[in-house]
Amino acid sequence: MCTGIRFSDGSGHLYLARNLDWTSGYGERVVATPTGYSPRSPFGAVPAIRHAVIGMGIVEEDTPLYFDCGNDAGLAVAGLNFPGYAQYATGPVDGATNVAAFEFPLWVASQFGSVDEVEAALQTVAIVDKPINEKFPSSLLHWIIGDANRAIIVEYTADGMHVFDDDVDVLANQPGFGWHHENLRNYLNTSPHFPEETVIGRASLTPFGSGSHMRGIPGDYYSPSRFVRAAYVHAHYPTKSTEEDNVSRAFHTLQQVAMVDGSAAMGSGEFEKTIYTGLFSSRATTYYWNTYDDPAIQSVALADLKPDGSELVVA
Ligand SMILES: C[C@H](CCC(=O)NCCS(=O)(=O)O)[C@H]1CC[C@H]2[C@@H]3[C@H](O)C[C@@H]4C[C@H](O)CC[C@]4(C)[C@H]3C[C@H](O)[C@]12C
Repeated sequence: MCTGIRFSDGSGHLYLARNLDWTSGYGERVVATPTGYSPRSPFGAVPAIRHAVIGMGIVEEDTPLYFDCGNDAGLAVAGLNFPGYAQYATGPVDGATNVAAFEFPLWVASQFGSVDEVEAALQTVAIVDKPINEKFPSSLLHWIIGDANRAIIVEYTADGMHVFDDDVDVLANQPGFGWHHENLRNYLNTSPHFPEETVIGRASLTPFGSGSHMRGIPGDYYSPSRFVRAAYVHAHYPTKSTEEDNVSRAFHTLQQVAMVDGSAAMGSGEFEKTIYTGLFSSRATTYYWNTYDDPAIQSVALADLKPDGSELVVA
């Protein structure tokens, strides 16, 4: 499972963070795509790099395959599993901007500077099942895309492109965003408030402590539960002004939906865990991350990875 969140510091900066939950990693590293790099885009959707990009991914065929990434204009994107729902075009569609599924995050972050720009461009996009090679078939994903002002969700299914305004700034896995959003109506009773003394019969009762009105927020790792829990924690987190406080916010919020080894098996019988938590900050144009085995937060700034060079840089 995976969970993603977007927020701002209230001064025009974006923070977009995600947990990558899986049984094991893919050898992912922080990868920078500089403006002088020549992309190999199967249908020409990424003709050149307009915005330098930094994020987590692997490099295959000299091509960055990003799991999540952000750019020098303050726009970021993350892909989360969406099997059973995602269905890409089987080949290029006439008249459309054909984006191969593997290059979707690169297309977003290298071509656009805001969510409004991406949303407008998506109207003519077909996402195509065109793998980079036989070793890596197309992943079935949906995506959260954010800037300092808002987030959208992109889902490409049997009936084509769906773009949702994500007014809760959260994404999890299956089912679709519309279902998750509607499901939040089941939790309108929850709040951070401390209840008044309550009389039941002749008893005047007070809570054991804080958290009384949070009861009902699901604690398990199931995708609908993580969506609700992330939305609750995220919505009530106070706006923070400094970079340090916002980095702390991202990692603390995603810790609430992080998966611990041994508790939730996949169909294969292997257990899922949070392989890494990654955060893009537009304030510092920096990528922060930690891993299951090393919870210390590491970081690397795009400025330190030759953003105007011509070669991909693996940090
Ligand atoms: C497994 C990852 C998603 C994690 C997640 O959402 N898990 C949910 C589990 S569950 O279903 O809900 O049980 C996804 C996110 C990004 C994906 C990677 C990126 O799309 C980049 C390339 C794309 C290639 O086509 C396949 C390899 C790959 C390297 C992908 C491997 C894998 O599918 C990743 C790493």
